[in-house]
Amino acid sequence: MAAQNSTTYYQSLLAPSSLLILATLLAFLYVAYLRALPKPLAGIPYNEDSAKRIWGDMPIFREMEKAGIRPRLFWSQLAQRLQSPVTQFFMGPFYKPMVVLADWREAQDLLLRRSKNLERGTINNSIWSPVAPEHFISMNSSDPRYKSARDLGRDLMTPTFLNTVSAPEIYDKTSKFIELWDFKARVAEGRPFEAAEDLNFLTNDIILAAALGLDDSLSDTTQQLAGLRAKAMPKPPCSSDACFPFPVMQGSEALWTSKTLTEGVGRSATQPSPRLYHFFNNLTPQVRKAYKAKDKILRTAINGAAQRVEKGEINVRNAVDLMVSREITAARKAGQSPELNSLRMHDQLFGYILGGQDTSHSVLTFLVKWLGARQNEQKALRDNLRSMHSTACNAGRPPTTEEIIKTQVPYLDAFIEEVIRMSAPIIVVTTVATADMILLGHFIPKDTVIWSLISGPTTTEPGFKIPEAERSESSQKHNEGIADWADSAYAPDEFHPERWLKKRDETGEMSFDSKAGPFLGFSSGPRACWGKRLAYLELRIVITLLTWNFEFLPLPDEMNGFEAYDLLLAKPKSCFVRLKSNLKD
Ligand code: HEM
Repeated sequence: MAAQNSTTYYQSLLAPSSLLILATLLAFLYVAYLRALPKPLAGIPYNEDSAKRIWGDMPIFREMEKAGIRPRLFWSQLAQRLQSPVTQFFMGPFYKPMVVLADWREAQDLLLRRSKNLERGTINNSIWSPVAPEHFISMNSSDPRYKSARDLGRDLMTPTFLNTVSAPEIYDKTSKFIELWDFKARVAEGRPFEAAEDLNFLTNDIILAAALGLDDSLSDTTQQLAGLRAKAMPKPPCSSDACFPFPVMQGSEALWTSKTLTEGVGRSATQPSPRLYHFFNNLTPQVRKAYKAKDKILRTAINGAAQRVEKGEINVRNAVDLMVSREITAARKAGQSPELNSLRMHDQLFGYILGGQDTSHSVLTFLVKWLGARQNEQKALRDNLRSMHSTACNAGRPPTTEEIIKTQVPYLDAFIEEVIRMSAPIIVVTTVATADMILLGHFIPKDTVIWSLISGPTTTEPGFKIPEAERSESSQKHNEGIADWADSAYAPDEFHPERWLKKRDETGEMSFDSKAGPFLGFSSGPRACWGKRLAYLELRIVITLLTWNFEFLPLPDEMNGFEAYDLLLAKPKSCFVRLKSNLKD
């Protein structure tokens, strides 16, 4: 009976109608497979093997990860392997090919002068929008909300606001940090110690103070120092090269909140679907707790500022003061009540904190490593600072905020530019072509995602020789200066702040030349870094005070590596300092 049943079953499978269904299914699957395979753009080099699989280049990213190589080096390696400034890669099934542009001059031209044919695009937006949907960072420029979202933060990056409001806060928080490292330098007695978390405390203090105002009792640096002073310090290790094991103190809720949410944005950036990643990540208890904490922190700051405005006590000391008083004034004029705790307001403030914290932390962690690794350049930096701030030097004190703002120290600017060039916190920016275009002689159809490299060929590695006629018209019109550091006196992969200096006149005096050669550290064009001025101001103040007060002594070889890892931004895998304090007892 059973045998008869199974025969009937197989017979029914072989029936003409079942065979037809099976054949249709197989044909459907085959067509779906063919459709899912990458469809390379004509004439643009790509990995041949990747074009034969539906997952395209994705397995290469995973292999790099497994081998301990930064996946974000994929794009410059692709350009080098295929020996072309324009290449394409495949993100997986049904994705259109994406184009990689690995030439500084053309990338700058595209972002700056051809931006009317570009949009930020869904890759960027889907990384940011689940965390800050009403911040302009997660919007296309053509989004009807974009202009008003951007207007909300206008004035925060004006020289007046930066110099009179942000700078004193940065100076104050950095001075507290100097006290912390002075304490550590003395206790460690010339031994190295871990610096990354301390710098997290500093950059978080600075951005919170600039954004919301930060009482000393809430400063992570102050808390850390008070905690260390109250504790018995561990016995120093015998070897003077061993790391001094300072107890690790827990950071504040605000720091934890911004770290947790930044991590989510960073991790989403490496997922095939950032939105899907955020959807599940936002459901986890940790992340839900972080959103609640963020809401509480912002509400407290906004309501505090609103009360001061209502009482007529406002004396603008940070971003929230300015934004709240402007909203209240505008609402009064319109005869409406102000919407202070709107998502728009919260996102704008939180975007300021997220945008400003991790970026500065990334640069400072690399910077302290360069100071230790390059003793001659460190000495040149200190000598330049002392000679340009001669009044402060003669008075035996550090320069004041005002002196730092007003005094041009070309070597300091050159040092900062060189650290950002070499460390490239952000390696690549993505945009979408909103019209068909030609890129270095290649046809790029509308809607193609273009990845412009900030680091790699021409900027930190030798680039490709490109016939002038292949460049865009606007690029040809702006053919000034060095377009590939390989054509300069300084190799592209070496650290030389001097590359950014030029003789001002016959006296031989030097000036900083930001156009000396390839640099896209803050991107370019209408969607370049919004916080660039604040970033430079912060870096100038922090580096001046650190270099003035400490000598960064050389580290043992095993602590000196510059290998990096990426989350939202690039950070060094290890970050130690060995300090000699110049502060008097
Ligand atoms: C040295 C530190 C910094 C570096 C190297 C840096 C770099 C960049 C880069 C390369 C972009 C373009 C990203 C893209 O298109 O995908 C960008 C955008 C942005 N940055 Fe920065 N940044 C720094 C500091 C800051 C600070 C301090 C703030 C704010 C307080 C900030 C806020 C922003 C915002 C809001 C955007 C998005 C602009 C837009 O969508 O139009 N950044 N930054």
